[in-house]
Amino acid sequence: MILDAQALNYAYPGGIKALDGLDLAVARGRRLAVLGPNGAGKSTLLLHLNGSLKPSGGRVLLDGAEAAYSRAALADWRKRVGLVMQEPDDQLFAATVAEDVSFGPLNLGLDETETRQRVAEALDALGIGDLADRATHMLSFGQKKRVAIAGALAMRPEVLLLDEPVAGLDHQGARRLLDALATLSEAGTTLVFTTHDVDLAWAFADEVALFNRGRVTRHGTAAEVLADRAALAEAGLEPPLLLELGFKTREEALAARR
Ligand SMILES: Nc1ncnc2c1ncn2[C@@H]1O[C@H](COP(=O)(O)OP(=O)(O)OP(=O)(O)O)[C@@H](O)[C@H]1O
Repeated sequence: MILDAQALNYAYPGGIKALDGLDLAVARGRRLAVLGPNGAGKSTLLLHLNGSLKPSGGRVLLDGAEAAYSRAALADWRKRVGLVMQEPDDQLFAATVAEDVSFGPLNLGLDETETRQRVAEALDALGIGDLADRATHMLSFGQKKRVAIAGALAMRPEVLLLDEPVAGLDHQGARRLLDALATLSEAGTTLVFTTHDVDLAWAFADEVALFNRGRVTRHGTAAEVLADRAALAEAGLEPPLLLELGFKTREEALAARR
C-alpha cells in the first residue's frame, strides 16, 4: 500500500469531529474515488494523507512506514504525495503561471534548467503551455485549476490527491482534465480524488471508498460499490445514472456507448 490510514480521528478546533475512526488503504497505481456527501470529512482526509493535518488518534503509513511529522519528514512526504485543493486561489500565489509552477521544483533544490524542463512538462501535460507567461490572478477558474494541478505535477509525485478536481468546470474543461489525469495514471501515478458525483466515480475510478460521517463505510471496486444501493443510500447518494437506466455492469454500459 502506498498510503494506509489507520483508525484516524480528528476534530477541528471548536470540537467538530471530522474523522471518526477512519481506515483507508490506497494501493499503488490505482485511481481511487472518495465519494460522500458534503461535510462527510473527505477534504479533511486528504489533508491527513499528505501530512498537512496530524491526526489526534490513529496513524498514516507511507509505503509501509509510519509517517512522521518532523520538518524533514514532511518535506519528503509532500514531495511524494501532492495535494491539489478544491479552490485554486488557496494554492496559487506567484505572479505568473510559470513562476507558480516553478515554486515546488525550486523548493526541492533543483537547478534552473531542470526546473524549467519540469515546468514545461507539467504545463504540457495539462494542455496549458500557452499560459506560461500569463498572470495567475487573471486566469479563469478552470485555467487556475489546471495550473494548480501542474504545480503539484512538477514535483513528480507518486500520489496525487485531488479535492473535487472537476467541480466548477464545464463539460469540455472536465473532459480535458480527466484525459490529463488518465495519462498520469497510465504513467503510474496513484490518484486519489474526492467527489460527490457518483457518475464521475463510475466513469473514472477503479476503486471507490464510500465516506460518511468521518469514516469509510465501504471500499471496493467501482463496479461493486456503485452497484450497492443500500450502501449508497446510507451515504445519502443515488446510484450512477447508467446503472439507473438498467445496465447491470459498467462494462455493459461502456460497451453500449461505443
Ligand atoms: N477549518 C475548519 N474548521 C472547523 N471545522 C471544519 C473546518 N474544515 C471543515 N470543518 C468541518 O469538518 C467536517 C468535515 O469537513 P470536510 O470539509 O472534510 O468535508 P467534505 O466531505 O470534504 O465536504 P464537502 O464535500 O462539502 O467539501 C464538516 O463538519 C466541516 O464543517
